Amino acid sequence: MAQQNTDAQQRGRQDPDARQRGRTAVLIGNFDGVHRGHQALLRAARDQADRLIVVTFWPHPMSVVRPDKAPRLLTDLPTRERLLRAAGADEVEVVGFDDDTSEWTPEEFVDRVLRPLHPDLIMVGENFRFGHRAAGDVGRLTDLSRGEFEVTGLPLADIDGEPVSSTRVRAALADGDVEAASELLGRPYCYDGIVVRGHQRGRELGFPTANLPVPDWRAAPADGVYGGWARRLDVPDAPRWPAAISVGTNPTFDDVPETVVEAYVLDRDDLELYGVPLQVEFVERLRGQVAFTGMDDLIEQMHADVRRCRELLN
Ligand SMILES: Cc1cc2nc3c(=O)[nH]c(=O)nc-3n(C[C@H](O)[C@H](O)[C@H](O)COP(=O)(O)O)c2cc1C
Ligand SMILES: Nc1ncnc2c1ncn2[C@@H]1O[C@H](COP(=O)(O)OP(=O)(O)O)[C@@H](O)[C@H]1O
Repeated sequence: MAQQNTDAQQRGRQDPDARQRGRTAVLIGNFDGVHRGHQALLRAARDQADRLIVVTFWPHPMSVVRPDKAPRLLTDLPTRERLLRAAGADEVEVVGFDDDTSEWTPEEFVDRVLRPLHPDLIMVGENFRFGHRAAGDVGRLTDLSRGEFEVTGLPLADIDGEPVSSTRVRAALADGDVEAASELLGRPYCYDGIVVRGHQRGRELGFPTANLPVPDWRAAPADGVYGGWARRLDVPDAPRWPAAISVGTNPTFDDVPETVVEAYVLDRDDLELYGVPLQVEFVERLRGQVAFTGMDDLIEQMHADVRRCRELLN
């Protein structure tokens, strides 16, 4: 205790605003998806500090170090920042990850990123690794603290006996199991983007769809048809519209090379959504994609999908 006071006093001298700010906790990690494990970490840190700073990396370190092994991400950076703040972060520090950053030793990382934040406490998931070739872990971080800040490695929260992880959310999505993904995230699984033009076929079929691209760094649910909701992100308190959502390459046609997420808003044909930021929320998977031989079969199936969506969402 006496040791801690001495350290705190010393830090107070180096950082004159320290007393005013109270106790500062710093959390470090990728926080992809800000799932229930991350949320538990933020809660634990909030319980022990007056101020919580979250340090996160963008782009994902793996996309720089091992691009062939880089995971598809659950959200973009603005969404990650918004979710971190909603989960209790006062500030989000984004470390721009590049070839240069990837060469930093654990010591350089602590000196360049962590010490300038004047932490009293640093919390990480117990499996956290950092610095060049992932040489740093909780033990190394404790050594590097030189007694200036506490270091805690916390176990990640479990659901059904398995730790919650971004990898597990991605696996649930790859199975089309949007309900499991939502359970792990602690909120409905959503996909968002700016509505782009497609092949202008939707209106012809009687089901205009707002198309969201799926860039190669983004995770999306498995190809298939889902029931859910759509909501404009550019309008405050925008209503949630019931929607039938298709994910895939429209296998009935051979002119869609890349996966799209498309939402048909039920019972509306008056929407103008090109260029609009839109969020789709997935509730339940209805079926897989089918390569129909004729348009009529596709249209008949889409009517059936819409009927099921209505039952699901009512
Ligand atoms: C509820 C629903 C179900 C769909 N099911 C299929 C399907 O089984 N097979 C398929 O090729 N396309 C399917 N689609 C995608 C349509 O082919 C696509 O929306 C249509 O071709 C319009 O494309 P466009 O936005 O490029 O104009 C479905 C779309 C919706 C909204
Ligand atoms: N009910 C609706 N659901 C989704 N988009 C709609 C709806 N009504 C009108 N739209 C508008 O029509 C566009 C979709 O029409 P569609 O013929 O499928 O064209 P595209 O091939 O460009 O997606 C959407 O991007 C949106 O602007």
